Amino acid sequence: MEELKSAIPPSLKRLISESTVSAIPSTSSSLLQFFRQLPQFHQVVGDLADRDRGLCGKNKESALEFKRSGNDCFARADYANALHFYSKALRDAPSDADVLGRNLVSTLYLNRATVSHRLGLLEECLRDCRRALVISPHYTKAWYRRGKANASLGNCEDAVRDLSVAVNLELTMVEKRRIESELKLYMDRKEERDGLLHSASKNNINSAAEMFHTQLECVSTPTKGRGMVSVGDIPPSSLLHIEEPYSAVILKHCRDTHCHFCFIELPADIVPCSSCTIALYCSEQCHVQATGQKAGSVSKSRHNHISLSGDLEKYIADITLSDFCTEQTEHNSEHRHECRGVNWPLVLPSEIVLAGRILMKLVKQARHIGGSSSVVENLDLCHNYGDLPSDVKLYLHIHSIILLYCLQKYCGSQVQVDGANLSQCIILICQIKVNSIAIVRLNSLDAKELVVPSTVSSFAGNALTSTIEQVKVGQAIYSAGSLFNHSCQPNIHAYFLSRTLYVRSTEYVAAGYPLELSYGPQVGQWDCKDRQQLLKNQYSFSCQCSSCSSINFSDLVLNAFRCSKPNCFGVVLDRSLFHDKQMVSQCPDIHTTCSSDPHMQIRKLKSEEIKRVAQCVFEQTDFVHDIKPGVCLTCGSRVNLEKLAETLNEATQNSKRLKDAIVFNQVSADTISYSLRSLDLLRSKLHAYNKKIAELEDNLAQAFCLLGELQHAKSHCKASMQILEKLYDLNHIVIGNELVKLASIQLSLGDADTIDTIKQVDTIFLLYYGSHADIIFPQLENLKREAIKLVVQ
Ligand SMILES: C[S@@+](CC[C@H](N)C(=O)[O-])C[C@H]1O[C@@H](n2cnc3c(N)ncnc32)[C@H](O)[C@@H]1O
Repeated sequence: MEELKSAIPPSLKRLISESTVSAIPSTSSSLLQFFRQLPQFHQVVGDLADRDRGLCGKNKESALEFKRSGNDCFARADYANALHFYSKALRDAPSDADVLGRNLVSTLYLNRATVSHRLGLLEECLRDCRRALVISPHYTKAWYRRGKANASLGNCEDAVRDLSVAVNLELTMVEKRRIESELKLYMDRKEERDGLLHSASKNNINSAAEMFHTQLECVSTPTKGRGMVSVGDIPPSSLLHIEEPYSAVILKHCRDTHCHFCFIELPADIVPCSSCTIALYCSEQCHVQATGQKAGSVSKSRHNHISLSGDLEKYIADITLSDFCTEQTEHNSEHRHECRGVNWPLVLPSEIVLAGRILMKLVKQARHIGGSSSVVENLDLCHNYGDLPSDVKLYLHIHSIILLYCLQKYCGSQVQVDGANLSQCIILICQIKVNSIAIVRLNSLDAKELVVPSTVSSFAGNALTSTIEQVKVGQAIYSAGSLFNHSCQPNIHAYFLSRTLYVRSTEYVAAGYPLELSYGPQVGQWDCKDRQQLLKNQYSFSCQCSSCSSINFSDLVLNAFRCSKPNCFGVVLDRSLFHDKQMVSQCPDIHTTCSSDPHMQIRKLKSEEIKRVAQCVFEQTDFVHDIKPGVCLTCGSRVNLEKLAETLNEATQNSKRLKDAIVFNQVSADTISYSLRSLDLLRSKLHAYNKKIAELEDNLAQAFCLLGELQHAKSHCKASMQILEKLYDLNHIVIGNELVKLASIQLSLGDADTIDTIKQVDTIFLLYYGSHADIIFPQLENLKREAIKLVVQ
């Protein structure tokens, strides 16, 4: 791609970098013309779109190689690696080929089922047995393995029937007798138990019933384009919006870990795409929805020489012939055009692959791009082509030409590569850049390992703090969801159950007040300047939210220093807070706004904080003119910022070292002692609510946990929280996540305060996730259960 870019003549590059929206058809046509006569371009497109050069196609030889590796691992009882290799073999094995090819796939499913059984993954084992049987309904070993897994699960009735089929199909006498004796054992044990398998349902909660009934309206705003407001007043934690994506794509770093359709974490028994080696799914349902095809083809062949009772024939048919996805009515098939063994879906950036998915959806609807409807009008989303930097405009031109070429290879004349269509494609990618939403999952580490020690002294230092991290797994366009604007102090929260977007209010919102979520940066996390920078870099707009238009407490202290004068607790800014000095004079008069503007009342707590800061910071100076880096805002003393940075350099390095030591589990007494010294230094030089102190306190808490010194861990965790509570609202989700850590430490200590901490966690999670809190964060239940045990003891 870089080679293509450097081949473009400077005059054409200039034309593209200076182009406005109306010029795109002409600039893209010129670039297309230039590329058409450029051999490197045809080389690039060939590498990306020709099937014979693709690396993503099925490959029987490599499947057999992985199968051999799996067998070797199995023989050595290395089951984890055996599972890994059989899954890799399944990814590579051609599934729709001849009988031999199908047999290879069913054998691999059975081998993986056997490994899963050894690993105690019984549901996974059952699912893989069934996959093998769908392909080869008279596969004796698969019936036998299924019977054993059902027996382990206590599904005696099914176990008896599976083994009965196996006995009947088995041809060798020795094996027949062995299975018969096992069958007899299960028949003796047989009780009438519920033999139904429970399959993990992802979205079975009735969210529609929980929807808060108010109408959301899209209105025009003075500074942010269109935006969403509510027609009525909204209480906190109301579920306001549910939406399926218009189109979605998995992010590259999650390709091997999350389902490419519903984005949940992949189970051990992944279902690979039947046509390429890239896409992986958590189930047949997701495979069908993404590709419109079934994962395994059903073989109609029968062993005619074996006669089975009518009962068993029916049982075989029930298990092997029923459709995996009868409940699905509509298939998105958004991966179908990609899984042709070609390279481009693997190589091009996720946003370009997403653009391809949207274009193909529209091709299906309009029969061809540029047909009855325009992509741009169809999506009705804003874009900012005119404001983009020149290198981004060039990127858009090059990638659009390549994408349309790749799509044309798949669907022929339905996709024309010309100036008009390129223009639509460029605007579509701009719309994706501005409007796509990251699908995020909460990953909770280790909470399930929590144990309450019977006595504190017997505790051997194996406590783990339960930490929650957010992982971006996908990128999606939600048509209505994209109309929510950003605020650095949002009043709504977006989250996902599989690929469905949910939006919930996190505070009381008065009728007509903007409903705004955070695109990433928030007050308390970064100061105004950093938030503005990030939004500019990622979304190309200057944030006009209320928190960026006036002073707030967090922005003042987050990166601030302590005043060097004894007994002065004033704030010393490390740099100018605002891009624009005007903002300072726009600082609202707290007294009047609070009482007269009902919308400000919802931020009463924050306003109170601001008032206090304003009082203590500004009472002795004319603050509008004196907010300068290096000057104490209370007494006006000067601090040498460069010297201070030098002094703190060592402490910052130690803080980083501690973080690395935690990641690599190499915390030693030395690392801790350097970090404690650094903490003292930071506390003596930085403002008491500087974020760096909170971070070091938090890392020290984790480090002490790893060493099993839980009392220290608890006090550092609390110290970190005390700062974060000043920087964020008390009910902010960041505080909820910190409280989870504290609760897990308290629990490990057998501390009675755990219950109170968990109640606080519960309140915050309920506010942000409502009835979905337990689904989003299942470990919460675990924490509650353990805490209750503690009280009962
Ligand atoms: C996802 S769209 C939101 C809907 C958009 N306002 C519209 O008219 O379609 C994001 C765009 O809205 C505008 N926007 C959203 N939040 C903003 C904010 N806090 N300040 C300024 N502009 C904002 C920016 O133009 C941004 O690129």
